[in-house]
Amino acid sequence: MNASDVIDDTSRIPADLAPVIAALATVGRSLCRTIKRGPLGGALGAGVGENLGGDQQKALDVMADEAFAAELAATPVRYYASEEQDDVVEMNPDGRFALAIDPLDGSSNIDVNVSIGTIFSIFEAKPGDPLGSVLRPAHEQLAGGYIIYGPQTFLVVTFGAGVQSYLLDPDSGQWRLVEADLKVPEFSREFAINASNYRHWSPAIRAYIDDCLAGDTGPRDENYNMRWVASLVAETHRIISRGGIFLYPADERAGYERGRLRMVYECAPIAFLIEQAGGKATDGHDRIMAQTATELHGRTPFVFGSAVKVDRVTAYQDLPVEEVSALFGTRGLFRA
Ligand SMILES: O=P(O)(O)OC[C@H]1O[C@](O)(COP(=O)(O)O)[C@@H](O)[C@@H]1O
Ligand SMILES: [Mg+2]
Ligand SMILES: [Mg+2]
Repeated sequence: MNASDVIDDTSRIPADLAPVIAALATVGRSLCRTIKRGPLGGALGAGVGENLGGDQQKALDVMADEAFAAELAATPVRYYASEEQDDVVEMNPDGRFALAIDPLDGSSNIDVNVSIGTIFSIFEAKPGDPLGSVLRPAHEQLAGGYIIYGPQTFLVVTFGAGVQSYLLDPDSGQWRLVEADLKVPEFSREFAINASNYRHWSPAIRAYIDDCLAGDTGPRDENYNMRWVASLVAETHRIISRGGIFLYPADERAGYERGRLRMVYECAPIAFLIEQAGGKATDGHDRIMAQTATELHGRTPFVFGSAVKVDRVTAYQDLPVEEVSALFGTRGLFRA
């Protein structure tokens, strides 16, 4: 399969990566069909087991993983690292690349007809070192991207020179370039966080959200809107389209000491995209792109979106604890 068989304009795709992107685009197109058929194609959201990360696997998680693995085996991908596999799998021994993937992101939304996605990250393979090929600084990624299966199906990708988006044309089955240089809008009054975890957050995260919730009666002096889709791809697509901020911080629940999201196949590729689109992505304080995963399924707190907003979260983390623990009315900094 050539990239030009599935994508109308391949001019921004590096030639050596084109077969890998073509494979992702081909499987994405067929998953789009499967998802659209929903229960007509079987119980896609049925529980079928548990992955090493401790998450329940749904039928579609496993189906997507198998479909990507099968198609990528015929490309120059040497190492395949998936959320759904315990270890990195060796594919093509002559391949140049290592690919990390969350085959199906937002699985809790499969049965409720809400947007879900696929997230991927590509590195140069280190021959003979499957794990070392993906446990490396996030800034060494060659490509990072996602496919969103929503009312429209998009492939959004960066190769380190801006962000391109391709829309799957339902009539022709071709992916068509619609944006050659996507940018995160700077201004927005939206934040995304799972507010049910409020009582488990650190004082700094609570203070940041308290100040958003206080709206024009608080130090920010303007009203905010909140969104939480529980699909990282959907939150990313909204933020790339109209700005805002996403937070999945560490919290005090057992197992959430480093938040929920996985560094290798969720946060690193989204951070790469967001930075290439002019936004910022941190662990709440430090740039994700400067960090190195230490475990295949390891987690990291994750904050990304419009640059000024992400910087503001970092500033809250730097405040003395007495300052963030005080009610906003008695807090000195950030008062309007
Ligand atoms: O249910 P929570 O705690 O709000 O978590 C939602 C997050 O979990 C995820 O669904 C995790 O992804 P998976 O579905 O790939 O496990 C993210 O897409 C989303 O941001
Ligand atoms: Mg995920
Ligand atoms: Mg997943």
